[in-house]
Amino acid sequence: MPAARPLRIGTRASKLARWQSDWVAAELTQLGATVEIVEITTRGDVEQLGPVAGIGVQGVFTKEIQAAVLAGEVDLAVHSLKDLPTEQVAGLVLAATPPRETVADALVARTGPSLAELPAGARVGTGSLRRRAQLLHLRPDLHVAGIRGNVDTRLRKLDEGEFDAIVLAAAGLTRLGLAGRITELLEPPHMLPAPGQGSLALECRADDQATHDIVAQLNDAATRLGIVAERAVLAALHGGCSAPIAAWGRVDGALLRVDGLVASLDGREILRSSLIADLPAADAAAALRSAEQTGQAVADELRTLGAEAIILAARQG
Ligand SMILES: NCc1[nH]cc(CCC(=O)O)c1CC(=O)O
Repeated sequence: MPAARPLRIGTRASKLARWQSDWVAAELTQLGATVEIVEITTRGDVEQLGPVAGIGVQGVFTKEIQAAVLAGEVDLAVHSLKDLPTEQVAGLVLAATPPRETVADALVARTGPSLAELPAGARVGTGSLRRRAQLLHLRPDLHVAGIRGNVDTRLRKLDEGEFDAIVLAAAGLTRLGLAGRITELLEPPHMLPAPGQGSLALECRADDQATHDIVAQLNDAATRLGIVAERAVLAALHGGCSAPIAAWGRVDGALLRVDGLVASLDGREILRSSLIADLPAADAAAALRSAEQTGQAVADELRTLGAEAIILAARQG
């Protein structure tokens, strides 16, 4: 009997992307699928010129992989959800968000174990406007400078002395077995995460029921509610990656808690909003609608506080 055609998984080739897609492949294999991994180069892998935020284009790590799914070259895209623009792409569906890794950011420092103990004027590397703004809010004396490249490259730049400290997603370091390099976890409420941080996004073609059915088994309902709320905050503020916007949604018993933040680039102005919603029991679709509405309500509150002016100013640099 001929073997069934394997389920082809499209992924970037970075170590972290491969860890994530290998994890998905192992999970799908456990569910009885035969899988094959296809590495795809994205614009974000090629253009290492400036900080990602400076590229000014959405989806630099995801577009080519989505195109390969739409073209039928692969069946499933594995992305870091944080890298996935909020605009729904016609013909694709988010089949699963597996259980989330930590949402925390991580300080990896050479010259002081914690943010509070970094020497005055220390040079801290991050390409993220969200991290920059929150770091400067806590430590206005720091020199925050852009850094690019994969996790290994960033750690090398730190070790070679280009920076006193860098800030990365704790999830990426943990997945790569590098959690030992973390000198301090930067957690909410002091450091709110990027929408989707620590979560994977598994996308397939909307008309590919077979792939959807097996991949959907990897979905974690609580993770999904959290990220739906976070992405609703981001979408409602039209923030993209050009402004410091953070959001954290999580299920707490029968409640959904959503925190949102908009900051000026220099970290001087920080707007915050937090809402708590009751999750309708035993109605998954209603719970997802509630998560989306709660995220939108957080964005509305941030707008009332003046978010639009701050986002506009950030966009103009
Ligand atoms: N391309 C940036 C990116 N996208 C996802 C992660 C980390 C993993 C995650 O947040 O899930 C990273 C690197 C970082 O922020 O340190």
